[in-house]
Amino acid sequence: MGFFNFSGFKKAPSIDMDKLTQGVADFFALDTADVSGWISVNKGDVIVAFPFACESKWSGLREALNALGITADNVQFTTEIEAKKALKPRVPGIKNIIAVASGKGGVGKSATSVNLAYALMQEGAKVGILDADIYGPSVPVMLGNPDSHLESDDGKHMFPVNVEGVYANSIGYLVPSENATVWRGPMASRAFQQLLNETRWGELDYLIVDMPPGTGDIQLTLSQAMPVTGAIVVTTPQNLALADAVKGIAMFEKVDVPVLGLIENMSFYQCGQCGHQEHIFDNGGGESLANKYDTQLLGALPLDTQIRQHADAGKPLLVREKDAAISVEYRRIARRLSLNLAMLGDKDNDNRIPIVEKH
Ligand SMILES: Nc1ncnc2c1ncn2[C@@H]1O[C@H](COP(=O)(O)OP(=O)(O)OP(=O)(O)O)[C@@H](O)[C@H]1O
Repeated sequence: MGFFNFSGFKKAPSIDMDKLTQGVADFFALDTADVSGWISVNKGDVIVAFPFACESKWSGLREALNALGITADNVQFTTEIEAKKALKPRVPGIKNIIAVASGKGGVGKSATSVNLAYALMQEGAKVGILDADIYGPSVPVMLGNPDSHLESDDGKHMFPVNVEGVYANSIGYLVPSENATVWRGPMASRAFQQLLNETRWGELDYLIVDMPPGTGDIQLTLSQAMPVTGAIVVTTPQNLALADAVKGIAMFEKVDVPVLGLIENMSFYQCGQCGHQEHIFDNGGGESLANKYDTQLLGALPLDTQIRQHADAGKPLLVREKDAAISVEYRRIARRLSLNLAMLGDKDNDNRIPIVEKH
């Protein structure tokens, strides 16, 4: 026995770090250079800190690593989402603001925003949703609490509502919707700023902002009024909707907000009986639009009764039907979105959207 007793110290990890890095990179179809910064050793523990929300993939990754001979039981996985660059100072506590926009009304932007918020949460992120659709707030209905009122501890700040783990605020909780519909642009914009800045959001990885439909002055003003880190455009496959989605992409480009991707909603009809998929409007419009404008089609969601029923009944689909195929698809879209955001560089000219996830 020597002078020191080392028995209280952990042994250095017997893990081949190069192999681990390669294994993680391969699993997510990324380069080793992309993932090497995620891996560290702390007091004998090997830690992989994912900068994007992907918790549902962790068990599959462990298996893949085990198959490579890496005893992944000795590797800890955590989620550490970084705050990305925005053109305005960050709202304290909120790491990233993601604006969800659409060129046209009624394409399912609010339903998509709500479902993505839960999908990101289920993948391990802390998530809030802000209903910026001042003129037609639908988030309270979709969360099943249209009659809720907000609490305040000082008569100035508001506590968001917490529905099954997602924090939310909406003008719908503050004034009857008929009052807001007559507001002019500046008033709507002031109300929005108040909802954003005077809500006690706590610590959030992502705040999803459900924008008002369209690409006019009010949408432009709101985009500039908040420190957005990235945007998503929701569209349906009809030509007219796609043409309006282009305006959405152009709007964000104008205000220097990176577009993280497109989502094609009501993309096809899937027969509840036989599973046959029918592309009622055209097929492939979202994909070719994404290619043309150098962004990514994050996913295509069907026209589906489950989506409508849960949204309209205020029962979050992803919580109530966690394992349904459609919930799995929302989580896949959420991981892509989150990865795209994590891969944004800090500089304007360093925005690389990665290729498609393999799993
Ligand atoms: N994929 C879908 N399948 C079936 N119904 C859907 C789907 N997406 C949305 N819906 C339904 O379509 C209606 C409109 O959706 P939603 O309110 O999300 O649209 P929106 O684009 O936010 O509209 P607006 O911007 O005009 O407020 C809702 O009843 C919603 O439940």
